[in-house]
Amino acid sequence: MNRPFSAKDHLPAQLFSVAQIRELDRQTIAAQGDDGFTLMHEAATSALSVLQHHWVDARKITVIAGPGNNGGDAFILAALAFECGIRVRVFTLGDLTKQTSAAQKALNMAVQTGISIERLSTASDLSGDVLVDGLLGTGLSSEPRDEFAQAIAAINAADIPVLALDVPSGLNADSGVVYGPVVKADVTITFIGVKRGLLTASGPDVCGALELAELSVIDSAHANIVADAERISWARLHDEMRGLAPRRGNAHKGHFGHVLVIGGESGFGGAAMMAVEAAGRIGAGLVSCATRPEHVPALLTRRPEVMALGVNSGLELAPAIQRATILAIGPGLGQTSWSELLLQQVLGAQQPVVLDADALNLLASPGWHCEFSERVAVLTPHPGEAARMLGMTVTEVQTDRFASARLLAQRYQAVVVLKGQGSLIADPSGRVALCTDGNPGMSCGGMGDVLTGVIAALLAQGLNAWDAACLGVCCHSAAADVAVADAGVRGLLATDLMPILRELIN
Ligand SMILES: NC(=O)C1=CN([C@@H]2O[C@H](COP(=O)(O)OP(=O)(O)OC[C@H]3O[C@@H](n4cnc5c(N)ncnc54)[C@H](OP(=O)(O)O)[C@@H]3O)[C@@H](O)[C@H]2O)[C@H](O)CC1
Ligand SMILES: [K+]
Repeated sequence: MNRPFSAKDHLPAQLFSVAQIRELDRQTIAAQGDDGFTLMHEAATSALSVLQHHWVDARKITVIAGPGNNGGDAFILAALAFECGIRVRVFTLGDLTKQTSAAQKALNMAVQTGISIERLSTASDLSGDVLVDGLLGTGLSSEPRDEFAQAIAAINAADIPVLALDVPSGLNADSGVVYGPVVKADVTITFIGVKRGLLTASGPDVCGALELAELSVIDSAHANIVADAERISWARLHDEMRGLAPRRGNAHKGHFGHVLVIGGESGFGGAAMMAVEAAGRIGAGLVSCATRPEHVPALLTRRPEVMALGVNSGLELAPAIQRATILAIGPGLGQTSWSELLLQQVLGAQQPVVLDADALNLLASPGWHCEFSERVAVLTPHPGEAARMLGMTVTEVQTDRFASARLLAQRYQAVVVLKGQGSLIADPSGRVALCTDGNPGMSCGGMGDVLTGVIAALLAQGLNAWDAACLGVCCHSAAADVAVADAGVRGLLATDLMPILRELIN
């Protein structure tokens, strides 16, 4: 099996907010005592080498330069490219009278080389081997204004490879949200640090291959800037061996915990089954399942290893809870009075608990609020469940996924996994990790149930809530990456992951 390699593993772990990057930039420029032109020149130099690395024989490039320092980067890149024999055309946009002094110097540098510099118009011929997007960077403040929106549409319509400088124009580099038109880049060279929005929400869809040029800025620690989030992936965690200890010969099943999965309201028995199977495949010593009696025969047929208990009321659940070391409630739980009785039993227990799906929807409903400061807990909402739990719309949750994940972890005093592209793990202290594994094939029924079982099994084997959530999310997503590597994204089924989970965790 090809070991999954997250396409982002060449990047450092630190992820910064835009404000942090701009502060680093400001402090560096102040230390350098110039207007930022030195840093801009360094950015452009590294951008040109990235261009020549990806498009070795580029002979003709078109550069789109905006009115800010992102445009400044583009002007210098144009001048440098021209000086090494590449044919260059530059199109500018926006009010150049607002340029910073560094950007003005950059424009003059391009003018002095004799490059043709024209205002971008609908008639502009955007041709060449590579198109450089220097329109908007971290200064984007809202939906691109009309002439910028038109320019972005023209860039995408030009149908030639695009190198985006710092950020694909139109993408909010802080949240990964796009408000409207956005450049779809083949390669993005980002400067100083990886902005957190490049790796979550829509960021990965529009960045293409992501490169980092750290430039000679002051060290973030020196500027007492602590990275806003950390990037994790299966490959990275695997290398750091933040995984499970190897198994000793005289082990027995009691060493590896006993997971009790609670769920499977009438008609949703499959969800509980998938969580059960995933927990077994990740190595829980024992797995039990409390579900509607009608699902027990099917469950035992599929997985005779599981201890299946048909329950009609919460009271029947009590003995099963007593025997378990880890509880996982939610897969197919439903929101009926049966569901509520079971949730009440679980909330009254002490074991570490994973709450997913309808357990979260119930928690979000009035009269249910509770918090887990005295208990090991992992909550695994998708944006819709997160929205209900926060009393927000999904759009609001997605507008700043980092804030939403932190808010949930704070409010519930638990480790929270906010699923989606670039899944986030947050803990009550505000710590956030971003997983760069995974693919769109995962948005299919059952994937969440599998993740619930994975995380529960890692808790059962002794990992703390943070490590179980991080390792579980990466293992689950990496398994999906392996599954689609051969057969493609469409038609991935949650149960396809089962054998791969076992291989990865070993
Ligand atoms: N900070 C760094 O790490 C480095 C930054 N460099 C490069 O500089 C940009 C950031 O430059 P900045 O000038 O702050 O901002 P931008 O160039 O991204 O854009 C600002 C201009 O764009 C206009 N703008 C903003 N939002 C919109 C919009 N929605 N529609 C249209 N136009 C917009 C804005 O005008 P306003 O009137 O809106 O203020 C500005 O004119 C960074 O991305 C790097 O590429 C350094 O060169 C290297 C280090
Ligand atoms: K850009």
